[in-house]
Amino acid sequence: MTHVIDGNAVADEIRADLAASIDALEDAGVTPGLATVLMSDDPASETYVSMKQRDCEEVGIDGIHVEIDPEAPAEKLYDTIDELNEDPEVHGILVQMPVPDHVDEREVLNRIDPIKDVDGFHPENVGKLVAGHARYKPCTPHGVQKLLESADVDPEGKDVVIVGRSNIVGKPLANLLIQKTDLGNATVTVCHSRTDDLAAKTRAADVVVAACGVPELVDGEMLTEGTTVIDVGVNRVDADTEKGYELVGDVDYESAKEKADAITPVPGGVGPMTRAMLLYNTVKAAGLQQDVAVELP
Ligand SMILES: Nc1nc(=O)c2c([nH]1)NC[C@@H]1CN(c3ccc(C(=O)N[C@@H](CCC(=O)O)C(=O)O)cc3)C=[N+]21
Repeated sequence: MTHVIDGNAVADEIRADLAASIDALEDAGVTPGLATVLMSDDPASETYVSMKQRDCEEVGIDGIHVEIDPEAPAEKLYDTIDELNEDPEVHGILVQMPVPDHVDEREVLNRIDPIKDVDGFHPENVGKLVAGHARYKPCTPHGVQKLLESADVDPEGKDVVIVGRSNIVGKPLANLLIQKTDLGNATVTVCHSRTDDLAAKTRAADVVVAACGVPELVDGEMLTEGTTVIDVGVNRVDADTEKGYELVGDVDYESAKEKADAITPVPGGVGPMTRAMLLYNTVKAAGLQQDVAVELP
């Protein structure tokens, strides 16, 4: 039987552990604070940000939400970041991506104080991660590691094929998985839209991570019996449902499940873990900034 990896359950466990870390911070007089900034009217972005705010409330993190008119000048967002950088009650800042075209995404990432960069996207934090001493592991790659751990799949010595080379998932995940640490020591191949014979690569893998943003690209035909399949995709595709869309991953779930030993569903797989690891980084950020030692799950 294929093991369906329950991301909601693993995220719940992490949140419960984080609640204990937050209690310890409270005893030291510190309430972790997370600011989310949304400069978009995309319904998916709005949903994700409101979920992040709800998560904060659930575990005892102070959530601050700032909305900026997507038509406003870029300076408005840059000034907001400067203010949040200066605010001692804010330990983490997340600017929801994507930002409008007239905003320079790199300027946004560079502008966030690296100690408050709970996404782990600032070049200083990227550098630390690549050098093997991550301060904030990016939330989705970290969540993937925790899901593998929960399914008893130790990456050590395994052939992992990542489909996707983004700065937020593919590249940092490849870096984490090759490190000489727990949940590392894998042999990683990073595939992308120019990869020759993708199916030959995925068929040779022990673990396939799909993170390319193409609905249902990876199917059962591309997998060998016994593979672990992690689906990072969250694509809204038009469908005849109440909401007018359905969520599908980058994996064709039904056919992949026939081959996989373990597989993550969409929804309920990687998505909830991304949010849980954001809370994790926020708790870590509060501890670092307030000089309180916190135990993390
Ligand atoms: N600065 C920044 N940081 C991010 O981490 C970031 C971002 N920008 N921009 C967009 C992506 C996407 N992302 C998701 C997080 C959770 C779910 C999630 O919880 N999904 C649920 C279902 C959600 C639903 O029902 O629509 C699930 O898969 O079960 C999805 C997607 C974070 N992102």
